Amino acid sequence: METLTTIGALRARLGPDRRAGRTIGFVPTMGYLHEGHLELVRRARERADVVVVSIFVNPLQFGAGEDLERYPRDLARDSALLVAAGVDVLFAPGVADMYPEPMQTVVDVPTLGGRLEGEVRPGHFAGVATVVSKLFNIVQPDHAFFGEKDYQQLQIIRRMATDLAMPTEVVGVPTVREPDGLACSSRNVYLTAAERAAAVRVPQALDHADALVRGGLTDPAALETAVRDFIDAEPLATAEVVAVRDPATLEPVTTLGHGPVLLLLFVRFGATRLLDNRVIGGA
Ligand SMILES: Nc1ncnc2c1ncn2[C@@H]1O[C@H](COP(=O)(O)OP(=O)(O)OP(=O)(O)O)[C@@H](O)[C@H]1O
Ligand SMILES: CC(C)(CO)[C@@H](O)C(=O)[O-]
Ligand code: BAL
Repeated sequence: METLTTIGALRARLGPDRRAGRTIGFVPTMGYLHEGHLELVRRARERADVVVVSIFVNPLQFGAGEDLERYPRDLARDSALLVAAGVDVLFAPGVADMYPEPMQTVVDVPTLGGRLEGEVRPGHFAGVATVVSKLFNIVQPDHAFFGEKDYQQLQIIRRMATDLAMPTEVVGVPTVREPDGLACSSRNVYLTAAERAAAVRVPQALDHADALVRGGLTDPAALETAVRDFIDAEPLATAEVVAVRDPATLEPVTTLGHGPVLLLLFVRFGATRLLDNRVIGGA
């Protein structure tokens, strides 16, 4: 695996592959890798001749007072995992490599990006869309892989790629979970032992919702209330967002039982926000 830190070096490395007709698979990350990231890499390895992973903790997507400074980082460990996973190129730029000048250009998907996590983290998704479009321009991938755990992010990137006619296929990958069901996430490391034990409440809330819908519940508001109560019954958990939405548009739905709906959760344990979701009520 080659590790490159500048845009020029990466372009020089990938140019011959592209000219030779080799396909490029791309996995953008913020590092501190876990099994979820490695599953994205496996999907990329299956689909593409050359696999590129980026590790970049993008300041544009962090708001004031968020965890930009303390976001977990371990490039040596990440590199070893990526070598073992058969990655060809690691792109690990510094902030000055990615943003030599303050960015004047912003890519925003304001309707999809303004709701749900966008309400809790104003400007977050413009920061994500801007860095992902810049990374796409740098890597020029044929396929790019994103986790369904960050469901809203995946929908926003799909929409951005469609709206801007980007020649990259955006591929969603199902959420990888710990043995007790908690979604793998770099931020799980922030949890105390007690919070980590309590965090199983999040996937259990998805199961609970699934059971309620299978049992005939038809009112989305009643489902949101039931799930919120289920989460808040765990003393260490605070349900921040419990939303039943259309899986494609993220618009509220008026009834359950007529096709799939998305249940999206943000649950706080102390200062740590965990995300999870499930599409329920499908065939
Ligand atoms: N459990 C998971 N299963 C599948 N994909 C995942 C999982 N967790 C993260 N990803 C995906 O990995 C990519 C990089 O995500 P990122 O580096 O932010 O990791 P993260 O664990 O989501 O971090 P954070 O804890 O900050 O949310 C994103 O496409 C994200 O959706
Ligand atoms: C897509 C991404 C790498 C952009 O910084 C980030 O939002 C993430 O890790 O999900
Ligand atoms: N959604 C993953 C990246 C972030 O939380 O900033």
